[in-house]
Amino acid sequence: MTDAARNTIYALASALPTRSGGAGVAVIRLSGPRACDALVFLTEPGAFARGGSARDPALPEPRRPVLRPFLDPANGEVIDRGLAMRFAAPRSYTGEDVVEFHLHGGRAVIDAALAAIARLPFCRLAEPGEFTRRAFEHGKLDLTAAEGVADLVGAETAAQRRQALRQVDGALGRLYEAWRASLLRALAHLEADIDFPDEDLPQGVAEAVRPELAGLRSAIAGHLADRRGERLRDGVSIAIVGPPNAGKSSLLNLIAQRDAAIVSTVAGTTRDVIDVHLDLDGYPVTIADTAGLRRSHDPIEQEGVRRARARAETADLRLLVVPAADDDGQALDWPALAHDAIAALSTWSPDTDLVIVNKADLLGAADPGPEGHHGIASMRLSARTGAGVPELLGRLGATVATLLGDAPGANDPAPLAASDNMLAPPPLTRARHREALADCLAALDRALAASADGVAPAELVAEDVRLAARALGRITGRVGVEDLLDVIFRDFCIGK
Ligand SMILES: Nc1nc2c(c(=O)[nH]1)N(C=O)[C@@H](CNc1ccc(C(=O)N[C@@H](CCC(=O)O)C(=O)O)cc1)CN2
Ligand SMILES: Nc1nc2c(ncn2[C@@H]2O[C@H](COP(=O)(O)OP(=O)(O)OP(=O)(O)O)[C@@H](O)[C@H]2O)c(=O)[nH]1
Ligand SMILES: [Mg+2]
Repeated sequence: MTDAARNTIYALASALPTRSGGAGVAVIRLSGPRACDALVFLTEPGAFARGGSARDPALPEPRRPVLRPFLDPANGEVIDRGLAMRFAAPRSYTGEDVVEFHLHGGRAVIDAALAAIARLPFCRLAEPGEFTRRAFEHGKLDLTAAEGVADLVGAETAAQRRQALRQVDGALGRLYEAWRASLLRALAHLEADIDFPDEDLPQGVAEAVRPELAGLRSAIAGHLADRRGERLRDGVSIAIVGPPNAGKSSLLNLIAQRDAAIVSTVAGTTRDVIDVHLDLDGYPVTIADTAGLRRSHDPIEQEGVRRARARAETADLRLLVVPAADDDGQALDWPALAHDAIAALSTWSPDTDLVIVNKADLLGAADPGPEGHHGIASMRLSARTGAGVPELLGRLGATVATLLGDAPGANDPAPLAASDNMLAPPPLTRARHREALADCLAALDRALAASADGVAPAELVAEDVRLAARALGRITGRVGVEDLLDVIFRDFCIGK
């Protein structure tokens, strides 16, 4: 679409006010060829009624906020008095003329201001992600950076924020573009061979580009094998499992610091998987409480146990809760309980998973012996008194950091200037990229296989190299992505 034919779009850029009240200030943003006309009509008494086009002298200088009345163009009523600011194309977020109004953040102000803008016939409400989509279309950012913007808005922990900002800054896009450039170089060699087969090019061009293709293949395979970026974006999943009545729900509630799950003396209380989202030392974590594992004739409990097992299997880390003592304070053989439970689970990773010996308070003076039994890592605690829980959280934080590839403490208040993670190449962060990279890898494998025998025509190899490059180009948006854009931007929030 030509720029002049575009609508001028608008939306509330700040959060919607909630029932409990708004924020102090709300930001309404407009972008498009007539954003400056809107600024005049909404701030100059009588300008809209005069019907004339906006006069330039009324415009503030770009990037200098000015205090103005915000008017209803229909009747001239002053809705609020706030700051107006404009960015002149192409030096703006979207690359178009952008106008912002910083108004008071109440529900009535926002409603009236949005209704006033809607009265301007050349303005329409923006779709989710449309500002950022326009920024992409004007070359302000590549698709991975645009997706990074959505991740940055959604980031709930420090580590997620760092990963998203790095992507907004273009680190991931540059990595994929560098890989694509290397494929395009190989392609140029192959095409030279196709176009001028009789000239003095070295024998076996397909052979000659193999090292470059092979190097790229291994870099992409390594990148695909690394799940840390996606894990950080989605949150690390921890499953609490164990026999009924062990205190799993009590432990979850203690960690969540609220009554997320029902606790009772009845064995078999929990049936559904109950997820609690936490910020653990700056890392996003989802902890799931699950039904106690046992045989049952109750079909509902059976389903609960099935769900518990399924979650234990897919979780990044398992906490197996077993009781240290029965209700009378009699010490139980917890290593035997733990071994039985681990044997019954299909997944147990000794490096990350942990046995929690709960109800330590019931043991009184009786000591259950040293921690660490038969090679299973264990910690003793009491979900009733809270004893041992800070130690558990400390240990979990360190394990989660390791799972995400950080050195312990990387999220401490004064982190190292650049953690190891910041120096390493940026990780894969989303399924869309993973799928395209898998396509790229498959095409590279075909190209390598075809060039291996030394007799494959360059055309054949070139076609797969071209497909591999195209797959990478679709990640950054450099080639053929028109069909992707609706899908990518619809997950954004409105106003972004
Ligand atoms: N008030 C307000 N705050 C905001 C935004 C906004 O749109 N409005 N942003 C929106 O997401 C983020 C900031 N992102 C922005 C990115 C680029 C430009 C911009 O004007 N870019 C020009 C000029 C660059 C320069 O002066 O160096 C350009 O790229 O040409 C503005 C905001 C967060 N804070
Ligand atoms: N003394 C003592 N009692 C505890 C402790 N933790 C939990 N309990 C009690 O043990 C009982 C079972 O606790 P829950 O947290 O419901 O146990 P659960 O593992 O979730 O049980 P199911 O959901 O049935 O599998 C409740 O009466 C709790 O109050 C503890 O550390 N010490
Ligand atoms: Mg429970």
